[in-house]
Amino acid sequence: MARVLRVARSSSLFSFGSRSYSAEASHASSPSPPPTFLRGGGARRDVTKERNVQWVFLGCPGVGKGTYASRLSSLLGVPHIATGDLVREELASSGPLSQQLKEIVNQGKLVSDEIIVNLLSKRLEAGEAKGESGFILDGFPRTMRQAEILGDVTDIDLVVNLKLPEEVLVDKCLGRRTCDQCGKGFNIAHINLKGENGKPGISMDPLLPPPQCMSKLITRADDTEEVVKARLRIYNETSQPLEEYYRSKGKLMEFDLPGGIPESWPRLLEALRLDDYEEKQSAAA
Ligand SMILES: Nc1ncnc2c1ncn2[C@@H]1O[C@H](COP(=O)(O)OP(=O)(O)O)[C@@H](O)[C@H]1O
Repeated sequence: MARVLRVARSSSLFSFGSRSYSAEASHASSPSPPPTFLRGGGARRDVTKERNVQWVFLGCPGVGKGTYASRLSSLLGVPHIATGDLVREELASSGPLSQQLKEIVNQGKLVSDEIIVNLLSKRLEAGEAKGESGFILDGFPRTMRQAEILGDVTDIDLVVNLKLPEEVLVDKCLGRRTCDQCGKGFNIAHINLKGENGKPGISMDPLLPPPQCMSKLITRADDTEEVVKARLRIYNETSQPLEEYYRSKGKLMEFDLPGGIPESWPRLLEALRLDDYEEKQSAAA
């Protein structure tokens, strides 16, 4: 994104350059047509010949947006930018925003559009200064206002909507652990949901840490059952218009995760027409 999102603090106007507007303003199981870039007679996308991807990952808390966005970002050589991480960095910084954010996040509520756009804007500016281009956004946009702001400053190529049955999501959030030292994410939950009413069952093995991380595991303060349920409720309330918005633009790709990473990753690459891209990359390595 060669341009930067800006929010006028003193008013409810978001602005970018001269433009400003009121803040009021497979398993790829898509009943709607596939996103525009995936159409075209099955021709494979040659990512190397185009500008870097500008993708968005949508999905409920616990669905695995971070895991798959991060893997794709390594594969495609673009930054994975998670607004949840930006919020947690700000919380840890004990800066002026920290206390205000803590209260919001610990209740499972959404941070204001103004704050989140400012955090993202700063992150994009810093990335640009380091020569980054393209991105995979994870956790942004979460509201229609955020989607409109994003759409006003840049083109999004694809929006991947990851899905898992609701019953699995709470357990996955409660099983999340991060190594305080290396920063890697793990999950200690054993998921085994039986198939019912024609819906397939789903099982996921835990993603356990190596021995050296075992004693350094931390749990996010907002991954308690009560807060996770609040986040899921808020997500479900706000996500539908966002999905509709991107569906109507032909950019939404729905993806029902078939299981854990070993089953889901190859299927996701296939759905994204990136399965041979990964092979080419490893052959070139
Ligand atoms: N785009 C956003 N808009 C508003 N609040 C956000 C946004 N992204 C992250 N947050 C805040 O940060 C918290 C953690 O975000 P995230 O790590 O994405 O969690 P989740 O597991 O709920 O998807 C959210 O509960 C919310 O308070």
